[in-house]
Amino acid sequence: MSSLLDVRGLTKQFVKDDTGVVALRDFDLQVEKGSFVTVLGRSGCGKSTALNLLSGLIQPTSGTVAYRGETVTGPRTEISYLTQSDTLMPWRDVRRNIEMPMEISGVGAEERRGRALELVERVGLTGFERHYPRELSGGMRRRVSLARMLAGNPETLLMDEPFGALDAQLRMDLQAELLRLWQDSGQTVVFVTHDIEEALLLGDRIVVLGLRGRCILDRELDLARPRDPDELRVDPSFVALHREMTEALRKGAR
Ligand SMILES: Nc1ncnc2c1ncn2[C@@H]1O[C@H](COP(=O)(O)OP(=O)(O)OP(=O)(O)O)[C@@H](O)[C@H]1O
Repeated sequence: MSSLLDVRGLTKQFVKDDTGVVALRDFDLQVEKGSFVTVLGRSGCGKSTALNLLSGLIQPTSGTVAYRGETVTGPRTEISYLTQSDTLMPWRDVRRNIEMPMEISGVGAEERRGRALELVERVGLTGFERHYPRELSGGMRRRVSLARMLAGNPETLLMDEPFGALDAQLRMDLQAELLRLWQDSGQTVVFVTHDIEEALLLGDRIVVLGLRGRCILDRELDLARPRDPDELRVDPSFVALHREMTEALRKGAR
């Protein structure tokens, strides 16, 4: 059976001041339906470029991205992408930003509102429903973007360091919330991070990238779920994996 997301030989070259910059070279990735894949890599290794290509937001210089066997030539409704940059609508308040994907898919006003308020609570923003993006901190805007993504109930979620700007406690809360929502949902997640612990805590599988998206390691994680971060940190298999990932990242930098 073919993979839900099938990426082959993806290369992206940007041109900067008449010079070619290769952000990604010959990147391959196959993602099975319902899986949670974490992509781990150091800053500048091409993670965002890879997600931009997977989402259809930009086109590759060469190589292909196929979703359900169809070549991706632009954004698709089944795939929701949480980018690193802020894409909230400045003229809509928190609730109405979160309602947006439901509006597009024709969900009735009352149901939309109820579901949006539930998500506001889940991301810890109760009391801020009527705030506009400019009235929120960066971390709060990030949480609104996450809630908006979840509101669309997409088949596939592409997430680019969604919790990077959050404080440690909030990050842990939202990681747990994301896992809770994902579990049994059948949704497929590709989650980019530079944080080893986060990658191990969340993923079924971890892909470690080196320079220009070179795959250093691709490994299934046999850590039981649900995963308690405090227990996991002292679990010998987690400690061994952490060491293996640290070494892989070090190797990838060369
Ligand atoms: N539009 C662009 N034009 C020119 N170069 C680019 C462009 N976008 C990305 N690059 C270059 O491609 C490389 C990979 O960038 P990318 O943003 O994909 O890395 P990243 O792994 O997501 O980094 P970070 O973790 O810091 O966000 C970098 O060297 C970057 O300078």
